[in-house]
This record gives sequence, C-alpha cells and structure tokens, in this order.
Amino acid sequence: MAMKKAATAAIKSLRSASSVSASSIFTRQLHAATGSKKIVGVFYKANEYASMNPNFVGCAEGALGIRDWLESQGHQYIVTDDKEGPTCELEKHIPDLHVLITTPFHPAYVTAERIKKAKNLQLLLTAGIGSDHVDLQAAAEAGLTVAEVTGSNVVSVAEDELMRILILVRNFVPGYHQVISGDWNVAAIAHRAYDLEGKTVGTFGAGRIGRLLLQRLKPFNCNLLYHDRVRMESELENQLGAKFEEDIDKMLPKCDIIVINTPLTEKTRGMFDSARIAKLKKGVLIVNNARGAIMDAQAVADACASGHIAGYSGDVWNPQPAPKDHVWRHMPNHAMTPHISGTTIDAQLRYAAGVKDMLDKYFKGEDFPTQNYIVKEGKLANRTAAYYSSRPSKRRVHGRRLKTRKATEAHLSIRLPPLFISLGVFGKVKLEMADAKPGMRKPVFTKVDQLRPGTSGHTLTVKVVSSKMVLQKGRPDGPQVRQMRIAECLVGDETGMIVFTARNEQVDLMKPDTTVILRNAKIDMFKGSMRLAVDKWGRVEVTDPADFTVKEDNNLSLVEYELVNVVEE
Ligand SMILES: NC(=O)C1=CN([C@@H]2O[C@H](COP(=O)(O)OP(=O)(O)OC[C@H]3O[C@@H](n4cnc5c(N)ncnc54)[C@H](O)[C@@H]3O)[C@@H](O)[C@H]2O)C=CC1
Repeated sequence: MAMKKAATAAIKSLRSASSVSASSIFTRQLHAATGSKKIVGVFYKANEYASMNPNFVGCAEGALGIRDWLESQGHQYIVTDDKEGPTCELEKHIPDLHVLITTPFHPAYVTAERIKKAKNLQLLLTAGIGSDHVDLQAAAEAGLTVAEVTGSNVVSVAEDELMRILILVRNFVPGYHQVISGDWNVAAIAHRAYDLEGKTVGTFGAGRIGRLLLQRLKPFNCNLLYHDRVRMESELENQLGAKFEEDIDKMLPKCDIIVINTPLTEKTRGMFDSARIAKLKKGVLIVNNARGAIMDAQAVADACASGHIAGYSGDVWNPQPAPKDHVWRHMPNHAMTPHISGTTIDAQLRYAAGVKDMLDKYFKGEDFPTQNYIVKEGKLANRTAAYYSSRPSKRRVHGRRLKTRKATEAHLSIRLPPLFISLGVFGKVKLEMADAKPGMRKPVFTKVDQLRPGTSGHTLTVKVVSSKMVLQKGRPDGPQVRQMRIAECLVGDETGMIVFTARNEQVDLMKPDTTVILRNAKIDMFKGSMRLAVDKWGRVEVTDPADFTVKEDNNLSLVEYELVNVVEE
C-alpha cells in the first residue's frame, strides 16, 4: 500500500512539473563535495542463483560488479534488497547516503519523505530505464540529480515484446501447460491460435523500444501502426514500414495486437481503463512491458474474463513485487512474468557499465550523457518535462521541418558507446551497448556528414582546421593534482566539418593541418548542436596527412537540432 502511495505521489506531484524553476529550488550542487561518498544500491536478491553466472551483476550479490572499484577509491558501498517499511535496511542509510542506486526490477520507492530525510543525498541513479519509482518533483525541489542508463536494455525489451506477441498469437501457454500436466489436446489450442502475418499491430509509444519493436516486426508482414507524442521523420517511417496515427483512440480499435511502449506519467497512468478497453477490437491481444500502472488492473482482468481481451502479456506490475493476490495472477489467457525483460545478462552488463560510467563522471565532476538525465541538479530534463507536461493537449505534432531545425533521430540511435566495466574477480569485459557482443570489433570508418545526434562509436579520419583553447586550469608543475585543458577544434573531411572538443593531452595532438584518426568518438549535444568528443574509451591518433580538402561550407555544428517538432497552437 505504501509503495502504491509513493508511486501515485510521484506522478501526481508532477502536475506542476513545468513550473519548477531553477531559481525556486534549493540546489544541492551535484559535484560540489569531493571525498569519500556513501553509496547505497538496492537490487533484487539472487540467493542460490547468484554464483551461477559470473556476469550476473544485476542482483544484490553481484552489486553491479563495482564494489572493488568503489572501495578502492575510498567510497563506502552498501547493497541491500530490503527496501520496504520503516525498519528496512535502506531506511537506515537514508539519513547519510550520498548516492542511491535503484532499479525498476525491484524498485525502491523514493518518496518525498525519504528525500527529505536524505540530507546528504545528491544523486539518484536508476540501473535500467524508467525512474517513475522516484518522486521526481520532490527530487527536483531538493536540487537532486536523477539519471538512468538510457538505451541500456531497449533491445532486451523489444525482443521480449516480440516473444510475447508470438506467445499470445499462437496461444502457446496452454499448450505448454498441457505438456506439463500429461495432456494432449490439439483442439484446445488450435481453436484460437493464429499467424502473426497480416495482423494489425499498433504500438502506443514509438521511442527507443517502440521503434526497435517495429523494426523487428517488419519481416512478419504485419500492418504496423504507431501513436506517439512525436511523429518520426517520414524516412524513418518508411524504413520501419509503420503508419503514424495522430489520435490514439482512432488507432487502438484498428489493432489486433496493442503494445505499450510509453513511460508511466501523469498522462499515461490508468489510461487503459474499462471505457477505453471497451472500444478495442473484441479479441484484442495486449503486450505491456512499459509499466503496470498504465493499465487499470481490474479492467484488464475483467476484459480477460469476458474474452474482450483474448490475451494479455507483460512483465510489469503495480506494485512490484506483485502481491500474491494480484488479479493478474489469476485472470484467464494471460502470459505474465515477473519484471524480467530488461534484466537479461546482456542488459545487466550494459546498465552496470552505464552506472559505473556515471559514478566515475560524478566523482570527476563531469556531466553525464545528456540523454541519461531525468532531473539535472534540480531541473527536470527536457525529455522529462515534455513527457510530464500538464499542457500537451494544447500541442500538436507538426509534420513539417522547421526552417533551421531538424527532427533528430537520436531516439532511434541505440548505438551507445562501448563501455568497459571492471567486474571485480571476473576481469574486464568489453561491452557494446548496442549488441553486447563480446570481443573485438573492426573499426568502421565514418564520414563527417554521416554523424547524427545521440550516436557514438565513430571512427573517423579528419584534418584539424583550427584549434582554440577555451579552458586552462592548473599548471603541470602547480599544486593541483590535475591539470585541465579544453580546446574547441574544427575538424573535417571531404564531406563536412564539426567542432571537436579536445581535452587535456588531446589538445596537444590537435594542431591545425594535422590529420588525426578519432577512434570511438561520440556526439555530445551542446545547446542543440552536435559536437564530437573522444572520451577515455576512445583514442586520438596522429596519422599520415590525408589528401582530401575539408568541406568547410558544411559545418554540422551550425545545425541546431531539437527533439520534437512541436508547434504551440
Ligand atoms: N520491462 C522492462 O524491463 C523495461 C521497461 N521499460 C519501460 O519502457 C518505457 C519506454 O522506454 P524507451 O522506449 O526506452 O523510452 P523512450 O523515452 O525512448 O520512448 C518513450 C516514447 O513514449 C512517448 N510518449 C511519452 N509520453 C507519451 C504520451 N503521453 N503519449 C504518447 N506518447 C508518449 C515519447 O514521445 C517517446 O517516443 C520506459 O519509460 C519504461 O517505463 C524500459 C526498459 C525496461
């Protein structure tokens, strides 16, 4: 009950989300204090399963594989699964922790009350995606930063959704149960088993997961529809073979299969109530791996009982863990599981690496990847504010490109940077955020004009056109342990030019007219424009002079991007 209240409060309190201003809040400076930090992680307990796979880092015992790394730097790291009630382990550490790492799979509900008690708290990290278990408004008002590992498990969820669609369409679960119970009754399965081909599948929400699902559904020759706050570029729609439906209530009744892929917000909470469900096709199948509370639980159970919904599958519940008497456990034609889709071993390694990367940046006073922020030092991140805006009905999606702005494909680009995580005794594992294939990968050389917002892992050969020092702190022989230098360099090839942010020793290599290879470079967004950077996972190498002439009239850093094309009415 307490958990339910907390989650409700988190959403309710976002009513005035857009009115939170930096000036009206008390900001706890994220990177102000140095020294030893107290970090608490709340993860599900694995018990006897903990030792079965050395890469099982998402459980309390695995502790994201960052214990040795944290402790070697003098930080205190406490991990627990005990998250409920006034005497739980988490509650004991609330008053003096600096960082709280939580996960949607075993959510520690971070209420306004907990935030108020947590006087030292600076940073809330979600190991995974979806921070609706945090009272974001209270976090913003307390000047905190909330960040998640955006993109870390989107492939895992999209694959799982495809599986659930097939399980429901084929009426798989009763067949499986027959085998277990010694039965053999083909008719009992076959009378309601279908092919997926030719069916109309609609996704409510076509962000990272929704788009990956559409991409995976395309070869099945379905009729694909999507509804989202934001329409995709037509090129992308064509690639995915999906048709945009501006009105959700016009799309839903057309669908044989509906998949939910939006976050839980004030707008989406309880959206699928009995009135909306009544308007769906009789015999509709629903897959929901987004959040349980987007559904009215009883309305779904009633519609499954009446046969109006012919099958419901998903891994998200409200609350979690689901109580033993949750109506979804006992309704007919369901294919529910605990919250598992986003916590495959591959996903765990990716979100563990993402958490480690953010902690590292936090200790060094560096910014996180922009897309990870939900709340940044007391201000709702753009994406959060847009999703939670109390005024979206006054907005409409505009299909036309604005004059100097492009709709970004950042949402589609799931190629996040390769990351390394030190997994304690398990050694170093190379992680490719997109496809998590272990081992080495051949560099694929990219041209400057192929760079897009939100992408990373680029290897390019470029000439340095100019280099300008914009920050220099500390002398090499000075008292500071660290010297810091930043130079803004224009680099380019025969297709275009872009600003490259060189740091420290990179600055020395970026001399005008030098040709360099930028390995594993990433795009950072700065005031809506792209900049290229190479962090510690990449390399800058001086190479033989290239024979191309830089196309200086195509400066990609002069193009301003925005996430959505929205026009106020
Ligand atoms: N079951 C699991 O293990 C996991 C579940 N999730 C859930 O999936 C959700 C989606 O994840 P991503 O695709 O990575 O997020 P995303 O941010 O890339 O995409 C969300 C999409 O929903 C759209 N949207 C938001 N509010 C809307 C509204 N009111 N009406 C129409 N469209 C709306 C946005 O415009 C965006 O395109 C997460 O918020 C999380 O709740 C995510 C990862 C793992």
